[in-house]
Parts: sequence; structure tokens; C-alpha cells
Amino acid sequence: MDEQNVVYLPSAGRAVPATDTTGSGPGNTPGTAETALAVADEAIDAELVPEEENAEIDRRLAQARVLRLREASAATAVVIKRRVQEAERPKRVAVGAGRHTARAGFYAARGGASWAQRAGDAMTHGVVRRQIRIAEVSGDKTLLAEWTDRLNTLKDARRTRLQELPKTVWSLIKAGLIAITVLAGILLVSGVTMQFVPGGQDFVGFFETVGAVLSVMGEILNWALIIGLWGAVPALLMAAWREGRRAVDRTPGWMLSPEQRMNLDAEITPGLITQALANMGDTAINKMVKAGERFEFVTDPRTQGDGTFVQVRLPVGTNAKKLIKTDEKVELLAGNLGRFKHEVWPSTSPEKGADARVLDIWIADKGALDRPVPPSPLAGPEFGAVDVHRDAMPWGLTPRGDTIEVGMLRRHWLVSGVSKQGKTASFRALALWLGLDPTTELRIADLKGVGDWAMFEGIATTLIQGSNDANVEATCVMLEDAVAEMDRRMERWLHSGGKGDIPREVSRKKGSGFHPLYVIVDEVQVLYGAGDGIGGSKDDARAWRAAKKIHDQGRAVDVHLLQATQRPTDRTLPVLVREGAHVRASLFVPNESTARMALGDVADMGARPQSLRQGTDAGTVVLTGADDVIPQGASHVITRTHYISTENAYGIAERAKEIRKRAGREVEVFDAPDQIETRDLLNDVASTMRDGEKVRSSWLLQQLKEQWPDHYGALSAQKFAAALEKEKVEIKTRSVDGTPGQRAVVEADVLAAIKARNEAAKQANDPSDEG
Ligand SMILES: Nc1ncnc2c1ncn2[C@@H]1O[C@H](COP(=O)(O)OP(=O)(O)OP(=O)(O)O)[C@@H](O)[C@H]1O
Repeated sequence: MDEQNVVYLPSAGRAVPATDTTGSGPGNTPGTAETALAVADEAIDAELVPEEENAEIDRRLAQARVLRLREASAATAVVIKRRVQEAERPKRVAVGAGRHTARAGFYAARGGASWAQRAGDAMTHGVVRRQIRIAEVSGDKTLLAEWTDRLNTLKDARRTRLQELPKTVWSLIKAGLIAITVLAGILLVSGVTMQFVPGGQDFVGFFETVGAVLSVMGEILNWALIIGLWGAVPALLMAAWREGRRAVDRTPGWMLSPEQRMNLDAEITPGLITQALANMGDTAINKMVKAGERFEFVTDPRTQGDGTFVQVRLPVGTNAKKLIKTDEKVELLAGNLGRFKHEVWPSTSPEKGADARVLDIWIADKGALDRPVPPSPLAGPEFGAVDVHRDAMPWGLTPRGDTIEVGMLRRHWLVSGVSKQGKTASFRALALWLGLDPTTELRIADLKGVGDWAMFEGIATTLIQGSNDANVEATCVMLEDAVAEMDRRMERWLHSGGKGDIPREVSRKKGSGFHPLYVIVDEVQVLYGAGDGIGGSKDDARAWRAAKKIHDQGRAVDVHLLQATQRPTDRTLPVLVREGAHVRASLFVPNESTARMALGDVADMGARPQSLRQGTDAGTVVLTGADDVIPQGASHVITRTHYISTENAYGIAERAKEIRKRAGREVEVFDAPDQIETRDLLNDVASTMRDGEKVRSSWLLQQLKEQWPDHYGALSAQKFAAALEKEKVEIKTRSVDGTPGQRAVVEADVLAAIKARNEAAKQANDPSDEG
């Protein structure tokens, strides 16, 4: 339809061709183009409707006898709409009542049929016969023999009961006769006795009284019968209706109102599950359904958290793993259940004794996963010091609403997920919790460096922020240092006769040297993707070798490696590194193959981070390997992590600092630790000075600032002196350029310090030099 030639009827919500002045065209709207365009100016809220719909509205208008639209104005359109609605109200009421009656009739009839079927089943042992047919269809001979035996036993028992029926009836009749005789005898004796009681009734009078009592009782019985008979019909209909509602698999759509149709799948019933599974295109299930058999519900649908849990045993010839093998299958199942893929989580059953045919399904209530996760307990000001030996980190909730509190001791972690899915926030939450234990040491590299981890200044003993070469090199050194620390601990522990894990008391003792050490790298793909012999998976690449050593042995001496990456691919995360992590968690990833890299084999067992919704499910992870929170036998658990914003993270970090201060475990840091730590001060100083030179320290600092402003720009004279002193270079008082009494740095001192440092490092790395 040409935009120029339409009139918008705001409330009627359609557009009428404005040039149609004949009254015979769509809308029967006589008028001129001018009036039409004038109306168009007034119209605000309208939409173009297709020709057919327009024609349909016209038809309804005609039926309602609202035909004359002299001036096509917005106001008239509103009036017309109201009149149409009024005119249609009786029809709507009639349709609603019709649907209601049809539905009630349908349920009652279905209830009757269900009773008949149950009665038939009871008479013919139908349930057992069905199981026999299933066993026959699936070719399970053992099951067939078992059910056939059961049928024979039931038949024998019934035959015996039938043979004994005449005897039973005769016994009942006899008992009745005896009861009547005894009653008659009692009445007779009572009547005679009354004659002899002074003032008592005579024989006839006594029986008249008995007759009157019996008559009243008869009247009561009569009324009860009348009421019962009249009430029986509605009661029966009501019971049949209830039974029908229970038994019915699916109400025909035309019997439901539009709202009911929309909510049709909201309630998870055995009928809905049956229909969903029967439409999975599985041969064994098809065979079973064709044979008229039903699924065995190990657990009927029951509410669990914000959803429904159900356990179904599949027929012989298929199993749970096969049924949900691919993403497409899961999506099909979800669609069959009227849900989105992310709302349906089928898995093999983790329960003890559940065989491979038992399928567990958890189905979220519609929209339940869009409700926000409550704030992190860490963010509450009352959340105090933690003990990694004793406590677990409250990371989030399962979609079912169970809390996920995960232990952080002696586990290496890998968190994966594409950008903007909450990787840093969820990963940083772990580190914040660790920071609240004053005994832990955190060494952190944030290889993005936009300040996401800056709050750890004053908590972490190493804090590298940024992705330039120097930071990458520093991160690699951080890992290698952790390996050296690990080796030192191992040796000390063995020499001291220590056996097994480091005990809690030793680990928490100040100065023991066995405190829990956590090496944390965010955006670790930058490290493994680097050149210069650092990244990659070649035999001599430094980063993966260090990571592997920590993975292999760190746990024994409480040295941990926690890594997070956007890209868990072979090129940016060597296989050995990702396989070495005990706990692996993945936020949304784009496909199954990435999910497999992020999580390993559990991607075959129902762990599907690729089914999370990009963006909407930010912060939701599929967590594997954390056996303290994953139900026994299950491969993974979905965790909707509590979100801790950067602002809140600062608050928690401040608390961590106070806790450390109170415990006497403050961390000494430079104002700009990343700048100092990611460059080699001695080398930089040496390269700035000429042979045999002695220079003013202020001049030297100025040179450094000019050459590497990013690194030394903020360094004060005092801090520079302290840094040199730390590197064993003393600032001396010397005559420089003929001016005596200057604070000077002598090149020979710098070279000597470098030499001493190199020798010490060489000795530390060469075990043959020791002892
Ligand atoms: N647990 C959570 N719950 C809800 N939303 C979250 C959660 N975590 C993160 N988000 C949202 O996702 C956004 C991105 O988070 P974050 O910076 O942690 O993502 P990222 O995956 O680390 O991204 P990048 O890799 O690009 O740094 C946050 O700003 C926040 O809006």
C-alpha cells in the first residue's frame, strides 16, 4: 500500500486508502484526499494492516451496521471501534460459554473413558499385559518372562477368588439371616418382657412403638436416597470432570481461550512430557507409542525451585544419552515442551541405581530464568573474614534455586566465555572471596588492564594490569616464580618430614611459608597467544610449561592457578593447560566445539554452555569438576552467579584490606606496582648510563621518565631511591660534573647489582649447585 494514500485510524489500528471516494472501496470511507491527509496528521498511534485483515474489519463493521463514516477523523474511529466491540460482545460471551461447556463436556467424557479403561484394566490385568507387550516389542526376554509370570500369578489368584465366590455369597446370606433371626428374637423377648414389667407396654403397644421407630428410620433412608440420587448425577459428573482433567493429554485448541492456549504448556504434566518425547523422532519410542504403551515415570513431574523436575524411563532400544546427544535434539525437546532451549535441561540420571534409560529433565517455569539473581552475600557489609580451609565461596544459585557454595582449596580453575558475558565479574568474585581470608596470598595478572582488577592493589602481592609485551613477560615470570615457590615448598615440606596435605594450622600460621597461594590470570589467552618463546604449545614454550608444573604439583603445597579466557582454543590455550584445571566453568560460548574445549568431555553429557543466551544469560556458567556442589553422578551444574559490580568490588576489597590489617597481614605495595614490576629497573638504569659514568639521581630519574613515561612517569624521587635500594644500588654523595656533594648513582654499582642478581637467579634455578 502506498504510504501517501492512506489514512491512519489510530484506534482501529489500520490504514484506509485515502483516494477512495466512492464509498465502495476498502473501508467504505467516503471522503477526499485532503480530509484524509488531515486525519493522517492527527493520527499518532496506528499500524498498517494487510489487505485481508482490512477486508475482515470491513466485514465486521458491515455486520455491526456501523457503515457510515462521513468524516474520517480519529475521534470517529474510536467511536466505531467501541461500537464494534459492543456489537460483538454478545458473540464473544456466547463463544466463551460455548468453549467452556465444550471443555467441561470433553473432560467429563474423557473422565468416563478413563474410568472405563481403568475398570477394563482391572478386569483384564491390562497394566501387566501392556508391560508384556512393551517387553515383546523391545525384545527384552527377561522382562517378558518376569511380567508373564506376574500375569499368571494374578490370573491364578482371580480364578481362586471366583471359585470361592458362591461360598462367600452363601456365607454372607447366612450371616444376614442369622442377624435378622437374632434381632427378631431380641424384639420378641423384649415384647414379652414388657408385659411383665409394672407400668410397661403391652405386647401390641410395644410393637407399635418399634414400628413407629422403623417408620422414621425408613423416612430418613428414603430422603437420603432421594438426595443421594439427585446429588449423584452432579457428583458423578464432577468426579468424571476431575478424572478427565487428570487423564487428558491435551485439550483441543479450539476449546481453549486465546490466553489458555498461550499458557497451554505452562504446566508440565505427564501428558505434555509424553507428547514431547513421542515427537523426538526416536525409533524405539515411536515403536512403543505405536504399540499403545506409555512411558514409565520414575518420578512424576514435581516442582523443584523455579521449575519442574521429572524422571522418565525410556523404552528398551534407546537411552537418555542418545536421546539428548546433540544440541538440535535438546532444542527439539524444548520446543516440544513449549520452552526455549535454555529453559530445558535434560541429562542422564545421576542417581544411584538409575540405568542409562532413565532421563532426568528439569524444565524452568516460563520466564523464571529471566528473574534477577539476588545480590552476592559478599557485598553485604556483615560478610567478614573467611577461611579457605573451612568455608566455601557463595558463587551463585542453580536455576532450581539451590545455592552453589564452592570450595576453593587445592583446585585449579579455568573459566571460559566470550566477551561481555560476565567472565571477569564472575571470576573476580572468586578472587574477592579469597581476598577476605587474611592468610591467602594473591598474585594477579589482568591481561586486559582496564581497571577491572585495580581494587586488588594493597591486597595482591603482584598486580599486573595491561596487555603489552612487558606485562605478558611479567605474567610469565609470575607463573615461573610460582613454580619456584612450589618447588621450595615441596623441598621444605619433605625435609621437615611432612606427609600429605599441608595441615590447616601450618598453612594459616603467620610466616610458615605454606600459606595458600593463588596465582590468578584474567584474559589468559593473551599469555598463551604471545610470541618470544612465552606462548604457544611448543616443547620449550615458557608459559604452558610453568602452568603445567603448577597443575601437576601445586595442589600438594597449596599453590593454585586460576585462569580465565575468552578463547579456550588450541592456539590460545594449550590442550595440556585446559585439561589440567580441576574445576572448569563456562559462560556462553558460540558452539559445541568451543564448549568441548572449555569443559572437556562433559560437553557430551548434557553440559551445554552454547545453549545459554548471549547477553541475557550474562553471569550464568556451566560448572564442572567441583564435586562438592555437583550432584553425585552428574557431570555439571548450572550456576547463575551473583553479580558483583566493580563498584561493589571496591567495597569488598576495602573490607579485605581491613581484615588483613587486623590480622597483621598487610601487603606492602608500590603506588604503581604494575609500572615498577613490569620493567626491569636495573637494566633500564644501566642502559641510560654511559661507561664508567656517575650521574645525578634526579637527572637519571628524569631520563627514565622521558624514555618510559608509562612506567616511570609517576615515580617520585623517594620511591626511586627506595626501588634502587631494593635492588642493592646505593645512592652516594659524589662530585658530579665538577659540582661536589651531589646525590649520585654510579654505573659500576648498577652493573655489580645486575651481576649479583643474575648469579643468584642462576643458582636458584640450578639444583646441582645446591648443598
Ligand atoms: N552475574 C551477572 N549477572 C548479571 N549480569 C552480569 C553478571 N556478570 C556480568 N554481567 C553483565 O555483563 C557485563 C559484562 O561483564 P564482564 O565485564 O564481567 O564481562 P566479560 O565477559 O569479562 O567481558 P570481557 O571479556 O569483554 O571483559 C557487565 O557489565 C554486566 O552488565
